[in-house]
Amino acid sequence: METKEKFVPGLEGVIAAETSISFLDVDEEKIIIQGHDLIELSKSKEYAEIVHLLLEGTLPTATEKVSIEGTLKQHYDVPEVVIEVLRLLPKQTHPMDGMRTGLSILAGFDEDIEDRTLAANKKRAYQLLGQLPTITVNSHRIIHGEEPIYPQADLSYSANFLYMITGKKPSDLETAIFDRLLLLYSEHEMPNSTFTARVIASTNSDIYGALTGAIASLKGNLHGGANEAVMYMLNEVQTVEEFEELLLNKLQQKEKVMGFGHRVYMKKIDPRALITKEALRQLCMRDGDYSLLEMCEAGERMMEREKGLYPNLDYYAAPVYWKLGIPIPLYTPIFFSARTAGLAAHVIEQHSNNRLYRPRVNYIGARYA
Ligand SMILES: CC(=O)SCCNC(=O)CCNC(=O)[C@H](O)C(C)(C)COP(=O)(O)OP(=O)(O)OC[C@H]1O[C@@H](n2cnc3c(N)ncnc32)[C@H](O)[C@@H]1OP(=O)(O)O
Ligand SMILES: O=C([O-])CC(=O)C(=O)O
Repeated sequence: METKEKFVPGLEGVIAAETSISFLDVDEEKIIIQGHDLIELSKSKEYAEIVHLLLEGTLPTATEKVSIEGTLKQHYDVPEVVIEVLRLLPKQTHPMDGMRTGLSILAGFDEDIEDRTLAANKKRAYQLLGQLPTITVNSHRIIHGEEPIYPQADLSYSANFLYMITGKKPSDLETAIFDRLLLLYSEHEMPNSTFTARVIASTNSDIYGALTGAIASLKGNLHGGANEAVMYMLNEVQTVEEFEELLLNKLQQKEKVMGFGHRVYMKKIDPRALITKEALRQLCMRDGDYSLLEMCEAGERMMEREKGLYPNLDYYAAPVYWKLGIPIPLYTPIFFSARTAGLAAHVIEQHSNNRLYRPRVNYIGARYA
């Protein structure tokens, strides 16, 4: 007879790692990244500065800030075979799957793939962060029969990313808002995708494999895929009343409403959602059309009243992306591209102080012998 240990479904509250990368301080409503609060940083810093913070452990000086943008741009090119393989994928392929395939191909181009040193891993992290916008955007374009688009190095990292998505040079407001979203998505402690990446890295497997696994994890609608689902839901209706009715119906059918709830924040608002709500307000003001904001706020009030649930980051991020003219199937790939900064930091930390992940089970099946 096996002795049964306590099993926590979904590993809720279980400590899976010791890390100095990040921590959700729910009581203080802070997201601590290498000692700094991400919400505070979002008010004055840019995504590239958070990349430096995550990979180097410090906020960059003015010179380092210029240098990190340069480093990311140096790595914009992707091997042509990635583009060729994307051309071969069926039209219904989701860009997350295109990205997973594209990123996976890069492993074969790494001549020192077995080198797990800090320097080699960091170099790969910068390289991947440089290459991902090209892979992300072209996963969508090429699969849909459009010609690939290539980066414009005279634009900032975020402005170029948005330019490649829309084909238009973005305004300063659009670039600033897109950059803020990348920053907010950059790192978030131990979500399913980060856990996946660390589990893979713990076998001494490489960063390409760890990130490829993380893409698969992030695609699901209980995690990163929720931002696309939120926008499809908003597009089903046109008025506040219709949206309220849609949500009520979902709740009556015991369906999950995408963009609400969070394993760690539980019955509190995700502090990042307050920043994205403000970004939505700015874009509504620009357009002189507040209908999306009004619908989302009505949904927020209803979910609080009916279920005591609050928005997570994906809820307001979706209409912000919509207002920026971003195609819905790119919402989750953009999340992944931004999160690559945090994921790479976790893979590096795992490789630097590794012990293989290998938990046990409580066996509840039959036993005939
Ligand atoms: C950036 C991100 O990745 S954030 C997460 C994005 N995902 C989503 O927005 C998907 C919608 N949300 C959810 O499915 C959940 O809130 C999760 C997956 C995020 C967290 O899940 P868990 O911590 O496992 O909570 P769980 O699913 O057990 O829910 C607890 C209770 O709240 C309810 N609940 C939680 N979220 C929702 C929701 N979005 N809509 C309706 N009910 C919900 C559950 O039905 C359950 O109710 P019950 O106790 O009456 O059965
Ligand atoms: O922390 C989580 O479980 C999911 C999430 O919000 C994120 O990855 O940004």
